[in-house]
Amino acid sequence: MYGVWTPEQVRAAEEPVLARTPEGALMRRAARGVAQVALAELERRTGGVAGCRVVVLAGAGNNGGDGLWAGYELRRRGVAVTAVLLSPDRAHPAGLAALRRQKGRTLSDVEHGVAAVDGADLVLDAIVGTGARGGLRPEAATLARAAAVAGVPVLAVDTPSGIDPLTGVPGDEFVDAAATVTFGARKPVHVLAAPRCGPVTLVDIGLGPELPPAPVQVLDAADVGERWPVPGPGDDKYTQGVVGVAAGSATYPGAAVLASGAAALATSGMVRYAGSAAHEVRAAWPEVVATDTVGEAGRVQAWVVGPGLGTDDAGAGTLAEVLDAGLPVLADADAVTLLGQHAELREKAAGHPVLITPHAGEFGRVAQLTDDRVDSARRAAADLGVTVLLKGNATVVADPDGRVLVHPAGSAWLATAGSGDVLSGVAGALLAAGLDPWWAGGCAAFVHARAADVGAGAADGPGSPVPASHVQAALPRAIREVRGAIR
Ligand SMILES: NC(=O)C1=CN([C@@H]2O[C@H](COP(=O)(O)OP(=O)(O)OC[C@H]3O[C@@H](n4cnc5c(N)ncnc54)[C@H](O)[C@@H]3O)[C@@H](O)[C@H]2O)[C@@H](O)CC1
Ligand SMILES: Nc1ncnc2c1ncn2[C@@H]1O[C@H](COP(=O)(O)OP(=O)(O)O)[C@@H](O)[C@H]1O
Ligand SMILES: [K+]
Repeated sequence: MYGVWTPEQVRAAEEPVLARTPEGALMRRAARGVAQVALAELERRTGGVAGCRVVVLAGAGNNGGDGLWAGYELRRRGVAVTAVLLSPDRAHPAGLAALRRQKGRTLSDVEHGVAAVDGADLVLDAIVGTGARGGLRPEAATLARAAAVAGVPVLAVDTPSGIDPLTGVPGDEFVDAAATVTFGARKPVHVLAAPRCGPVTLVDIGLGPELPPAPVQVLDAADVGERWPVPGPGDDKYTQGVVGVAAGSATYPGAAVLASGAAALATSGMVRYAGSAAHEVRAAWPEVVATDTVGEAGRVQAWVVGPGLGTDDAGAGTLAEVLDAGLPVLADADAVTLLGQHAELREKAAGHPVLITPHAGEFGRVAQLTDDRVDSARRAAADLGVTVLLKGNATVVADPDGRVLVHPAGSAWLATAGSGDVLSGVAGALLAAGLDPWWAGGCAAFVHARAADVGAGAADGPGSPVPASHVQAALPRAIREVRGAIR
């Protein structure tokens, strides 16, 4: 597990460190880290560093200063460095002087800048960092576009410019980085817009003791593997937690099959299905005990409710019945819509171990969704009194007690119909096994995204489309992987 801190928190942590270290020392440390990654990148891409050409796009603030100092370090290693100064009068004076001392070239017009970018082996994006406001301004945008068109990889200094460091939302024009080097602490952009950052290297600049508890956590495979429920010698099918699935309908039997099957694959023990797709569920998953109604289902330790359920009175009745059982509940899809429509259902859910799993559209029915997805999920969890898992390329899980985690998917192959039903089955099974809703949501999101990558064959190349039933089928391998990561 690692933490993510807001730009504001990082700035506050920097202050005392800056006060007790010699002027410029922190920036020099940051710049050396950038240079190291740049050298490794050049080595990997071209087989050497001497004679390689690096262009630094340098903005007016300290981010530009980092870039200029990194240019200085690269010059010392024999790299040809050109800095394009986006605000020549406000370029970081010490960084600029250092680069010039090492005979680094500087340019301040965009036209020559574009030509330099065209011929570069690597571009350093030191346009703007945590002081960013909005998308790239026109000159910076022209240079970033030139790098993209020429296929020159960009190494982002701290954050890819043009993407909001707090929310990860890109402006109209932004840098799409091949890799990123950040300082002191990872920032939200690195997990909320992970595909635009590439692999992120964290350079220690001594902020550790000054940082508050991390407002956002990111789970690793071992965190998930350690918590994945496995039967012990004394267990039987009941003791591990039976999950009930109230999903699907005559119109949408597939949702019931996907959710029930995912639950059966996620944990050992037992799955009960209750609803009008009992026949289809039994046919696909003979191990699932299927009945027509929740009342007939028998005892369970958690319910999954919602996928394909319908939002009519019958659906609302099923949701009410499930919430009244007082057990942990995973509410997805139509159950989320129903919660948005009925205050009395929201009251039943509040304060109980309920995990809701809306996509952006469903989220808007129960709470306000802004560009700040972490803040939106956190507020929704606090207001509704339930744990909220907001779906997307980066999944956000927020608990009413304030805990938030983000899981950045390794790919976007999950953007396929029915994959949410698979997630609900997995998360529901984890609830039945006794994980609290926040851990159930985080572990389910992790394994779900991994199953998509496994199903897509992403480890062996760029991958191929993977329908939800294949994501479901890849769950066992994803679970084995996280269990194999236990330290
Ligand atoms: N405080 C410190 O000593 C340290 C700061 N560090 C670096 O300093 C950065 C923060 O520096 P600053 O607070 O000076 O802020 P930045 O350098 O991130 O940005 C401020 C400058 O960028 C311009 N700008 C803002 N939005 C822009 C946009 N959309 N397009 C183009 N230009 C834009 C502003 O006019 C301003 O001049 C960090 O990201 C990190 O790279 C590191 O060197 C570590 C130590
Ligand atoms: N671009 C994307 N990248 C990664 N994961 C995604 C992306 N789009 C959607 N997902 C994931 O796919 C699943 C889709 O769920 P949902 O929207 O409920 O689909 P459905 O209702 O068809 O099952 C969620 O787990 C979500 O986080
Ligand atoms: K940057």
